[in-house]
Amino acid sequence: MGETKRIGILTSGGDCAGLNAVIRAVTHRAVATYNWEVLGICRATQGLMQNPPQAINLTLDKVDRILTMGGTMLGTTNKGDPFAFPMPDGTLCDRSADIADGYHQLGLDALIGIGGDGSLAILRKLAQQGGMKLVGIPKTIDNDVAITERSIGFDTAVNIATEALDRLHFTAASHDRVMILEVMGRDAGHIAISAGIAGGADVILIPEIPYTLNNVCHKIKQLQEQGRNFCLIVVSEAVRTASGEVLQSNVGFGECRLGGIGQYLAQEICNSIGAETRVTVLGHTQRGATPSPLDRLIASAFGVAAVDLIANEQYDRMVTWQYRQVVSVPIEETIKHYQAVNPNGTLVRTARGLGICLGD
Ligand SMILES: Nc1ncnc2c1ncn2[C@@H]1O[C@H](COP(=O)(O)OP(=O)(O)OP(=O)(O)O)[C@@H](O)[C@H]1O
Ligand SMILES: O=P(O)(O)OC[C@H]1O[C@](O)(CO)[C@@H](O)[C@@H]1O
Ligand SMILES: [Mg+2]
Repeated sequence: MGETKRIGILTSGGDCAGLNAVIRAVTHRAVATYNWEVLGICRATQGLMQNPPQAINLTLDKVDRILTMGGTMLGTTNKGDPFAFPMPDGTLCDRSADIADGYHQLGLDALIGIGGDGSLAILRKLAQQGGMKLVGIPKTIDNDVAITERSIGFDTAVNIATEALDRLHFTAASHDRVMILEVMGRDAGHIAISAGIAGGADVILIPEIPYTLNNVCHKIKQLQEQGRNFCLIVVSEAVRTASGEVLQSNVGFGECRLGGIGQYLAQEICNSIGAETRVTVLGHTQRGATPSPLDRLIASAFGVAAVDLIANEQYDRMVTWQYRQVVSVPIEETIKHYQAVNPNGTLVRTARGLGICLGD
């Protein structure tokens, strides 16, 4: 066994199911196998920014009952780029040096950063600049982190969206309605295409495939002609309006909240063919849940592998799921690309093969 280490762990970006499972796995591997100390950093990089830095000592008993818990026991944030951090007086300030100070003040030998595309990009920049030894673990319901086939939280989100479709199916059929389900996913349509296929949707609209309202209305009418009295539509939050607009509310500091495309489509469909239409916006129910068995598994495998990378002094790498195993890749490689849905990939071809309308 190598020398004793003190490692930090933080969760960053939007929360998702499985974060506590990965905190548990990291703590278990580090404490029980290597006899290291684990500090859980509070509220992502914001905990390192404080003086003194905000962290809690993670012991086996502290993580014993958290495997099935949603959210993150450490807290997280998806706001406030540390290189342009919003200050109370309305100005933006570079707080990156404070974060490196926090890391060194805590006496950390390495840091495990659990985050999505945004967090991993920022953590890497911080690590390079501040002399921090970083290992990344991908998590995000959006599944938009490149190179890894799986990210913690995605499977649970797909389960929730699929269950919503299963429920909407019956009420739609009872009322002869068009039901629109608006799901999250940022600029990628992974949740929509996966849940749409699994939940038997008739129309799936994703940002990667431009659609026309005409095609959507044609599909609804075609179903009616075939004797189907209802239609299930899944739309991803970043899908554009007919005039090319992404619907969002601007809440300041460059932060934009996506939402509204479901309502927009409902109005347009009603105006165009008079179909009675209702909208369900799933929102944060996709994030706040008991993790699925698959997410618990991925989280556990990633947690153990991340600690082993540190034991082998392999830094600046992210654990990934590839071809049924966990391997690691340079973080630099994963943040170079955005992992959108492949418009010619298996899921899109599957949807087309099932007669699902993708709007094009
Ligand atoms: N390109 C970037 N460079 C540096 N920082 C970024 C960048 N993009 C986003 N950030 C910062 O990273 C943090 C999280 O970003 P984002 O909302 O994309 O979450 P994420 O880590 O991708 O997780 P998720 O998408 O699942 O919420 C925010 O604090 C944001 O300011
Ligand atoms: O929690 P917030 O700030 O509303 O963020 C919502 C966004 O975060 C995600 O849930 C994860 O990135 C996106 O799918 C969604 O657009
Ligand atoms: Mg992201």
